[in-house]
Amino acid sequence: MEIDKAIRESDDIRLKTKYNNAVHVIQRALALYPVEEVAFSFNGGKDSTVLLHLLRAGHYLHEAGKNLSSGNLGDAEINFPVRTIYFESPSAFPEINSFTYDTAFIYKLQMDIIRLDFKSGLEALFKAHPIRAIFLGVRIGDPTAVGQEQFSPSSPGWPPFMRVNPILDWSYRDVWAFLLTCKVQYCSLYDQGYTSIGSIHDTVPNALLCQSKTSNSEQNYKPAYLLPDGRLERAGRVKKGTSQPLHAISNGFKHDDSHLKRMFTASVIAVGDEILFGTVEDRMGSILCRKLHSVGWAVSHIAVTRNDVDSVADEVERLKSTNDMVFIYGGVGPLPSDLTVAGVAKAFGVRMAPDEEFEEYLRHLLGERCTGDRNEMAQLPEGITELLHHEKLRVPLIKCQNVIILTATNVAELESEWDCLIELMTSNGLLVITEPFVSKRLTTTLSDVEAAQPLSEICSKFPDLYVGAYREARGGSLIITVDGKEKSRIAAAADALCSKFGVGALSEI
Ligand SMILES: Cc1cc2nc3c(=O)[nH]c(=O)nc-3n(C[C@H](O)[C@H](O)[C@H](O)COP(=O)(O)O)c2cc1C
Ligand SMILES: Nc1ncnc2c1ncn2[C@@H]1O[C@H](COP(=O)(O)OP(=O)(O)OP(=O)(O)O)[C@@H](O)[C@H]1O
Ligand SMILES: [Mg+2]
Repeated sequence: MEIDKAIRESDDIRLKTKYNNAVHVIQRALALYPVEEVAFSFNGGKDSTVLLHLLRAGHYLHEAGKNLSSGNLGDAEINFPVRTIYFESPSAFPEINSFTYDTAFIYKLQMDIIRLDFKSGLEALFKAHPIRAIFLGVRIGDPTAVGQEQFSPSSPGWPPFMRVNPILDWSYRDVWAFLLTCKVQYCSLYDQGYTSIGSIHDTVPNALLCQSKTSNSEQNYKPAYLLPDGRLERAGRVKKGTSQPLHAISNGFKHDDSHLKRMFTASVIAVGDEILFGTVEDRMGSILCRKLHSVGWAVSHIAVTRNDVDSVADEVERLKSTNDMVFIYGGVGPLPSDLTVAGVAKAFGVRMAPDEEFEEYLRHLLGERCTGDRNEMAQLPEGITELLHHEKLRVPLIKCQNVIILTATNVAELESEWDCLIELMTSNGLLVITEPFVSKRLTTTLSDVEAAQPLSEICSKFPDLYVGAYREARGGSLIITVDGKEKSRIAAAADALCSKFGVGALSEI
């Protein structure tokens, strides 16, 4: 069997592992369901092309296992009896259509062409045939993969059947390693810069593969297998005619001037039992607040939570929906108490999935101590994670939608991480720097009771400013703070305070 042979002869250990696992899932499915009760959902896409060849290999090996004693394999190698279904749509690319038909012919697939929507098509299929399980080329990172396992019953509202996903844990790179190692044909669009193919209305070549304009001013794209970062495989899934930049897709901010005037808010979460026990004093929170104010962001909340998935998830879930951004630190790493990333995943309702690129960084950093697939540190929240790289960072920063996971464990690390973060996020529009906050501090020897009335009048007269007061010692002087973005307003508030407190009662620090 040529696929099995190609993988066995390859020295790509990772690919061999992925192949063995996928074939194992296929063989389990074929042991559970008679072959007449399974179907293969094929649409000419790269993932389903991988699956086709895995199924051919899995079926062959399954038959070989059954016939081990007799040595009689018959025509198992050439005959692929699994019913194949193709939902043909008028908005499919002609190249996808012809590749699907050509492949069905070459491999003698028994293909049912269904010209209905998925649900009605499946209902019609189940009326005509006793199908109970369907093989799909769904992979982690696909929007529809969230919450799925290798064997997942169809969703509520769908006709009942088992979805079998043998390549669920395959990365973009694994898919291409397989197709190239086995030297099988794939749809020609993947050689023209397409990296994930939907309909003609929502799919364009991936801009990250665009190399230059050719003489006739047509754009020229590199083949899909050269995309360096598999997480951007769906960057070509946008409406034609819109040239939305990548960062605008991955982030909700619009880029017009009105945003420079709007107030952005952030919250900060520190994770650490040691802070709650009082063993360690958290200094990073206050530094982050100052840094955020220096880029014009208001901080609405600082929280400290336990090293516990649910505590982190509760806090993140609450704060991510009421803030533009949430910064979380502590509890990131390989220790049993390092559960912050899992808590963030839970807050978004997604599971943790292996991230090949992050694993690569960890391997670089930890060498042999990084244990590949089983390294839990290489697992990141599925489908919502972006890695932010900077040459000065040993490991990229982890961004899950509007939650930034900082890996700093001390003030010095935080300083350098922050500088990289600001550089990265501002350059790609993920963070908007607005007018920084400025602060004035005044001191008085008046008592709290004497200061209360004039302070309350100032608060109502300057609602755009933050006016506060505190004492460092019970017998010491009262310190009044005025924070805001407009220097002239702060000066006006300070003048108004001076005149209310009386001459000499207030002095500036
Ligand atoms: C055979 C088959 C079974 C499917 N079963 C389900 C299902 O149980 N639940 C669901 O939400 N979507 C199901 N879908 C829909 C897919 O999740 C997804 O929407 C579809 O493949 C389009 O993906 P795309 O937008 O990436 O092109 C199924 C699709 C196919 C072809
Ligand atoms: N029109 C369709 N007919 C049959 N199966 C389909 C169809 N659309 C999707 N599927 C099934 O859903 C799986 C996931 O689709 P998806 O678009 O993510 O992958 P793909 O088309 O194989 O590759 P690509 O990501 O490059 O588009 C496919 O592998 C296939 O099993
Ligand atoms: Mg597709």
